[in-house]
Amino acid sequence: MKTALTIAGSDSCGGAGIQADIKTMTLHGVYAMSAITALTAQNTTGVIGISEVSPEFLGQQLDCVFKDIPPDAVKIGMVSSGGLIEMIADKLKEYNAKNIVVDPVMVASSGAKLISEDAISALKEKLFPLALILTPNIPEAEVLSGIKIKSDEDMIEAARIISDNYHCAVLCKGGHHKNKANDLLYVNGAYRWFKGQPINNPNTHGTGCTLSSAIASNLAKGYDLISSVGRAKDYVTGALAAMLDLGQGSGPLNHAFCIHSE
Ligand SMILES: Nc1ncnc2c1ncn2[C@@H]1O[C@H](COP(=O)(O)OP(=O)(O)O)[C@@H](O)[C@H]1O
Ligand SMILES: Cc1ncc(COP(=O)(O)OP(=O)(O)O)c(N)n1
Repeated sequence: MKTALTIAGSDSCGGAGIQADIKTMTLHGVYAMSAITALTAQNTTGVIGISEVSPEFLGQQLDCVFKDIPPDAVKIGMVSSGGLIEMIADKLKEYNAKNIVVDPVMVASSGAKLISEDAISALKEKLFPLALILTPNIPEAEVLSGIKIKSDEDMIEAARIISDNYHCAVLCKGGHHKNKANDLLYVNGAYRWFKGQPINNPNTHGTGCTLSSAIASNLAKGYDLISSVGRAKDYVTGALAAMLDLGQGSGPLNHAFCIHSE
């Protein structure tokens, strides 16, 4: 069985973070492992508390995983401080981790900030250079590229700037853009659109986490990068189109849409 590790924050309502990642990896037939960076107290209406683990404890979790069951792919999500990022970078290098997908999570869909300013510099300096692919949404791509994104051409230019700076592939996700369903992959100096039909579903909590962990799952299974992105996009589309409606705010996806429970 192929294996994948998520390094991310826990979401108490189960729609994003570690919980979304483990569901996604499991539904892909990949054995899921986790190293938790922080506990969040959140639901579909917002985040009310964040409790970070220490860098040392995160390091212990990573040692336990890598020494015992080395992952075929690694997904990194919410990491809110510079010390945690440095620990992750050191351990990924120490264990020569492969197929690293970094989702530079900055703000939750509910508006809560999930990263400190010092962590953004640490992400750029320490973690991005180790990544195979970064998966920013539009606001994150604006922060990382330094340009405003108002058009499809701006998405291409932002992805090019980020890819050139950190020498990795960049998937600029379009959920916050006009059509909502078109993502732009920039890799090796060329771009490619992954287009979808916009789904009229307000329940989008955890779409970004789900997409990045689906990419990691497909990489773990041996698919190349372009196939992994295409398959991950299809998975998120299916989970969103299943129209699960839970909670009072922007609810979670149905990660198990492909399993019929009755
Ligand atoms: N209404 C929608 N219809 C179809 N696909 C969507 C919709 N909203 C988001 N997506 C898809 O969900 C994925 C996550 O995108 P996005 O919402 O931008 O990320 P994040 O959750 O990090 O903000 C992308 O593949 C995007 O195209
Ligand atoms: C613990 C935790 N991690 C990440 C997020 C944000 O999830 P993401 O899928 O990137 O974004 P939205 O779909 O919620 O916009 C979170 N809320 N909690």
